[in-house]
Amino acid sequence: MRDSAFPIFDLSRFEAAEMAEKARLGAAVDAICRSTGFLAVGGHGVPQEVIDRAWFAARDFFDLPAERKQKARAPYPGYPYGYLGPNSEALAQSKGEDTPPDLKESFNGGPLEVPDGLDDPEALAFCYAPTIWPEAPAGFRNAWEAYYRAMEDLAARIMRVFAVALKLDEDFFTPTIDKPISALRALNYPHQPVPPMPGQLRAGAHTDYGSLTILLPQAGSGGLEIFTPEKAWRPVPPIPGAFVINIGDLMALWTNDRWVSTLHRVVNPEPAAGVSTRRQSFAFFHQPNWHQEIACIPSCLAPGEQPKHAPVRSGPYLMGKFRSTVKAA
Ligand SMILES: O=C(O)CCC(=O)C(=O)O
Ligand SMILES: [Fe+2]
Repeated sequence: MRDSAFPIFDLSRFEAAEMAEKARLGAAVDAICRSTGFLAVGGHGVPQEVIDRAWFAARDFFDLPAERKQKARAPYPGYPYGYLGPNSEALAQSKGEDTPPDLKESFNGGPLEVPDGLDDPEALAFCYAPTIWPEAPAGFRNAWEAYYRAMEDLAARIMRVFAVALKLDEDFFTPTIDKPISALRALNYPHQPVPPMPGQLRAGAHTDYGSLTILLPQAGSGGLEIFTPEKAWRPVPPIPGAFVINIGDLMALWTNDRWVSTLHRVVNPEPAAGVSTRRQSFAFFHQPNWHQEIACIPSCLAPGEQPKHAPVRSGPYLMGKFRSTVKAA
């Protein structure tokens, strides 16, 4: 872990370490998760070729004319997958803030397989709903699925770090994430030639809903900010060769708020004459099994402390949060 303004965690070093070294590295992650829950992960082993193929496929998709993108649109407001065009979501609504829609468009995809025997109608209609694939560019689905699989694998490895950070068995979370309902989102924040509406951002202030998010912000881009324990907005820089990861609401629930699901947002760019202010990113939202109950982990309770939150179920919690952000068509 480098001692800099933004912490970088070397996953390959953790994975190669002996128990004592793992515990030491885990303690550093625990400290970060108690303060902001945002860190960069290097040494992740995801091939650059997998990242580049997905990145440029997403870019080529967003470059299509609007009517071609709309062919892959979600069939009704509140449907989680496919193309969500401009004006379809306001993330701050998940925190009860009524704001104008976020200045973005996205393409979203869910789990690549439905687990055998899963017959919960809500799960089938929501997180296992089919992804609506775009007709172009060629190779989009293939590149998307390769990136999705790489993110699912990386998230499971980071959950092992989290278990060690919480002084639990390294496999503690494994049975809770063996049928994950994670979603991958490619985001495009278009060039903004006109000023936004009052209160309108690229992504309104929100926390993420799941266990952890793996972000890939466009190299060299700004805009992502977190609300620090000092109650100030602080930029999160893209870091070459690393992913930005952050914990979501379910880690806060699991740890009785010992870990924080930090408020973050994407702010508007400074107007720049003649220069495109477009920004692209990937967000992989790792989410435990649909039926998994998320209740305070007993060892996260100090003596005499009571759980602060009622248990929730992973899938219904996610569905409720997602639906609260939908802007009527
Ligand atoms: O685009 C980004 O950098 C972050 C987006 C984000 O926080 C989200 O979609 O949940
Ligand atoms: Fe987020």
